[in-house]
Amino acid sequence: MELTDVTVRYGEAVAVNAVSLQAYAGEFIAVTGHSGAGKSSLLWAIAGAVPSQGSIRLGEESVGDRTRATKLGIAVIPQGSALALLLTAQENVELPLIAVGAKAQEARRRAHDALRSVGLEESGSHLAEELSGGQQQRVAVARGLAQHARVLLADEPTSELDHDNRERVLALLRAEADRGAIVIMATHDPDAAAHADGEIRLDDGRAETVRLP
Ligand SMILES: Nc1ncnc2c1ncn2[C@@H]1O[C@H](COP(=O)(O)OP(=O)(O)OP(=O)(O)O)[C@@H](O)[C@H]1O
Repeated sequence: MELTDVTVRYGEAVAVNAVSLQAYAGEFIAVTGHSGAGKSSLLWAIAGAVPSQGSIRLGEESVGDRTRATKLGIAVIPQGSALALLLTAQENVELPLIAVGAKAQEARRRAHDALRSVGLEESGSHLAEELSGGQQQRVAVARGLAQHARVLLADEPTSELDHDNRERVLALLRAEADRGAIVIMATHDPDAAAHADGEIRLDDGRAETVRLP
């Protein structure tokens, strides 16, 4: 994946300022920086979910909007989980798979496997609203993992988790990279960032490479 001079503006405000980076299959990259530095905006730009200037390419393809990014295999674990609260944990993981064409049985199996991987195999039938904040975050991680993405964008995926679950989620993100995905994780947490192969720090939208993968 190659980003060239990616810029995100909200009106007059520049949230991401001419960021360029290259990432290869198998790499796990942390995006760090202070609150408001532009981490989420950069991830959403890569996901095609906010308009950006510059170029975002995956292989030979230009990423474009969210529909196209989804087709290219770019998945997001959003900050704040963004679950449908009146659906079960299993449905929250399964329905996005069906939406992109997975057969019902296959979607059910992948959702079940992903929930098990985050330690929630017993919670699939619970409504999302019945789950704690940390459990909801793990469902959101499972939803991202179940998509078997080419590029997995994880926005503060460990912010609500206790130590053991944080380690579990970081190991799962590592495993995604080992499977051949590009994993990009926004985080405030230096310990979480240390699990990644490389680190890019944003400062008022500008990127600085702290550690190369
Ligand atoms: N939808 C929006 N409309 C207007 N401004 C926005 C919008 N989303 C983000 N911003 C602004 O863009 C800047 C970058 O925000 P962003 O959420 O990308 O930062 P962040 O590094 O992810 O922050 P945090 O760590 O607090 O989540 C901030 O100044 C924020 O106020």
